[in-house]
Amino acid sequence: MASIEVQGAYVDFPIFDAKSRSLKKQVLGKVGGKIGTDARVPIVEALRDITLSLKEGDRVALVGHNGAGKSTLLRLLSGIYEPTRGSARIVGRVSPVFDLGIGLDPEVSGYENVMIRGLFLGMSRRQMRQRIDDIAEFTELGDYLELPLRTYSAGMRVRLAIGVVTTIDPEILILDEGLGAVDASFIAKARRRLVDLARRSGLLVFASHVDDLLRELCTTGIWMDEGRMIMHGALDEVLAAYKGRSRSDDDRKPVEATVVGGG
Ligand SMILES: Nc1ncnc2c1ncn2[C@@H]1O[C@H](COP(=O)(O)OP(=O)(O)OP(=O)(O)O)[C@@H](O)[C@H]1O
Repeated sequence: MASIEVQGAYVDFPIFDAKSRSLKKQVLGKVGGKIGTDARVPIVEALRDITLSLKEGDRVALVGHNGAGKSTLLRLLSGIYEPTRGSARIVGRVSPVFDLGIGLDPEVSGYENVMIRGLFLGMSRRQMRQRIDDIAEFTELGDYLELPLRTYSAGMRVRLAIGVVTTIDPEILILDEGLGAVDASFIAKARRRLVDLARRSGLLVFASHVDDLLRELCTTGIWMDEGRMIMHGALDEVLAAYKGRSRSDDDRKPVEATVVGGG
């Protein structure tokens, strides 16, 4: 049974090549994590004190401003980032889907890329061979699948990547929005497959700025702000609270940055 347990987790990014003196004088913008500075190295506190328990069947939407910590949290939940402090325990096979285009090899064919991506997402060669006809039909790429990926347009690459992702059977599916470069009719077609994918995944965490897609795929929500979990509960309540706050945030002026440490 898939599960994720996170206890008091922090993720910090020390920025070794920044000048802490000028950072201290800066103001904090409306978006982004909190920048702390000590005597030597400024630190972006991307996640702060995250405690979270997810189990099989959970379908969780992640919402928040740009830079609120959603992608960092998804990477923590995937086991890609270790917490700087605290703990994260992940039970089950994770299929992380962050940037659809990344990890495709331009020099090998579409078919070969399908196999490689499938293996990366936790499928076996046999499973991928069984799915290849379905992927070919869905992507409508036809003979292009025999050609090297460098001959594809951006939209064709995304079609291929969505085709692969939506055929897998994930225990834990960690999904970051990014349908980007494809045309509207393909998005509508991809959406049905995404909904099916979400339904058959054991546990889903999905970060997106598109409310109706979140409503279609998820039942609960987490609202992130400045690296903290502001709210975790029923999706409708989380979205209503987030939208309410976002509106008043639009009038918010930048505030002075809090400086951690001296020097
Ligand atoms: N590798 C990194 N090095 C330094 N800082 C980082 C790194 N990755 C993320 N951050 C910082 O951590 C904070 C959270 O970033 P994250 O990408 O998790 O936000 P997000 O909520 O996914 O944003 P968006 O909606 O814009 O994708 C931001 O302040 C960002 O600048």
